[in-house]
Amino acid sequence: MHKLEGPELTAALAQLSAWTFDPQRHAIRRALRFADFNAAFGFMTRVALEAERRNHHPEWSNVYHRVDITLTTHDAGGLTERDVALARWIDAAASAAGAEPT
Ligand SMILES: C[C@H](O)[C@H](O)[C@H]1CNC2=NC(N)=NC(=O)C2=N1
Repeated sequence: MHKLEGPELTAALAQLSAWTFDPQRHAIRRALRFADFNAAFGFMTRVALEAERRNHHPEWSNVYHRVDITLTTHDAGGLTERDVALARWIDAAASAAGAEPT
């Protein structure tokens, strides 16, 4: 799994419009807001189980109805296809859980 750079990175980011690239961490971030804590934590539970299936885990924090997620690949020292794929999975799960557009 290699770190995405140059045109590969640009192409990946173009598909992830809800995410912000952090050049410092070579990571992508997304802030999510749900109806309430129950919805937020239910979403986190589903993401956690999928992360375990993929052996690829988010860095995240939760305050009541908000979930902030950072994705990067520690083993590669930056963003890889694993992050892109998990971000797309997260986008679908967030929509299904009624996440509000931020
Ligand atoms: C041994 C290594 O920690 C594992 O292969 C997995 C666990 N989950 C992981 N998650 C993330 N985000 N990056 C990794 O490099 C990673 N490695």
